[in-house]
Amino acid sequence: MKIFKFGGASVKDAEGVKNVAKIIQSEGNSDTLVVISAMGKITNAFEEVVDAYYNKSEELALKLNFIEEYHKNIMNALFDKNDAVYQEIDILFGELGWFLARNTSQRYNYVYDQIICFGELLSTKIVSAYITKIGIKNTWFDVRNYVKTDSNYRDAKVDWKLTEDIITKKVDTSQLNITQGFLAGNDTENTTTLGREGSDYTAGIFAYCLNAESVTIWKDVEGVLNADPRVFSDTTLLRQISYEEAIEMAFYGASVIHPKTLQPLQKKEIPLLVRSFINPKEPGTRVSKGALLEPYTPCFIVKRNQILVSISALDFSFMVENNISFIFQKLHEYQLKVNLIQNSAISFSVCVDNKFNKFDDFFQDLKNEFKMEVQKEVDLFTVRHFDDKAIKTIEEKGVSLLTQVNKETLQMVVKAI
Ligand SMILES: Nc1ncnc2c1ncn2[C@@H]1O[C@H](COP(=O)(O)OP(=O)(O)O)[C@@H](O)[C@H]1O
Ligand SMILES: N[C@@H](CC(=O)OP(=O)(O)O)C(=O)O
Repeated sequence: MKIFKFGGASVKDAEGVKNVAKIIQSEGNSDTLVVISAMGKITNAFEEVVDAYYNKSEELALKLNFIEEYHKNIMNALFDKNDAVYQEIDILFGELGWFLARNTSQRYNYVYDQIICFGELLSTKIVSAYITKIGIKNTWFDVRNYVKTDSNYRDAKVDWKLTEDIITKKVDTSQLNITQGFLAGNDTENTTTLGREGSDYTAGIFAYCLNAESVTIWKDVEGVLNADPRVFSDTTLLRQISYEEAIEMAFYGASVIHPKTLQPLQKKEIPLLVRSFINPKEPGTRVSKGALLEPYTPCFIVKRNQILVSISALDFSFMVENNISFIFQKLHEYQLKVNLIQNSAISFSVCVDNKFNKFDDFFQDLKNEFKMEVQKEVDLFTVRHFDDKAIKTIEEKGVSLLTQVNKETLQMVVKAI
């Protein structure tokens, strides 16, 4: 069986849904499990709903209305007015309204997951109904009853044993199955999520549990490029990448594949194909056992909006194990993701991602014990397989604040000018 994953970009409008249906029709109308994300940027729109709800903002109704209109516009272009799908979508909006009215929990991450899940539920219902409408039999299922996790809302950890048991028992691998990416369920039947952009990981989970022959991630680009085309004008398509190389790239932040996706596939040597939904005839990129990188070329990865903080002791003492471990404990406590570390005798520098907006609290907590120099809004560039020309390309992006080099990888923190 094959696993397909279609992200938000592929189903951002009615034409997108039709195109996805066409690909499924020609490439995978049986023996296939299709994982789909929320339409377009709807997860971002739901994040605004979560914030408005949590902060009791008057804009909540407006934000909900935008989401409803967005989906209804797509549906109006795909279905007749009396299609049963309208009722199914109304039921979902009803469930969301019910949650918003009845919820009493103040736990942000819990509330977030119970709301954010509607993006994927809506998109899969619409795609499944459209595929049915054009005559392709398919089974829609609620992934929250299949992928089981702990209760670490927004970044839940998969219970592999239970998930594998359920998936192997319940999925009919001879059929076309449609389900949601990114969502999961815990043992109290609440929704959990696997972390932003986690639908690729969902595809990896199903592939692992079902011993799939391959996973295909359908993208709006030709495949995995050696750099983000939104940042670099001159990019090269990578035809083949080894699992190890792809894991390294994803780890450093190449947003094209979710970092957790690759390890389960590597374990079972299931190839991952990254192909274009715009040019589905093209082979794209193959991630598998084999050549490290083909063609062999420098690969650029950029992480925007980072914070570089250089920390030293107020009494000029050396930065050694005891204070470094203390700082790490604090970084962990404030959920600051460390993307680069560099230390000297008297200072310790880290480049962090302030994903959960807790940097200022971290700063307040440490400022009485350490001297801290902070540079906000910096970019972290990573170049795998760098050469002189690649270094020059990065240097042209701004002022270099810190550089770190090891055998295959160069990292540079840059302040744009
Ligand atoms: N190394 C890379 N190779 C290909 N695309 C990349 C790379 N880095 C960043 N991207 C960007 O990722 C985008 C696709 O991601 P995204 O819009 O999140 O897709 P989806 O909704 O399908 O998950 C591409 O349009 C491209 O601009
Ligand atoms: N919709 C979720 C999950 C996801 O993976 O989306 P996409 O495949 O569009 O990146 C998100 O935006 O985080």
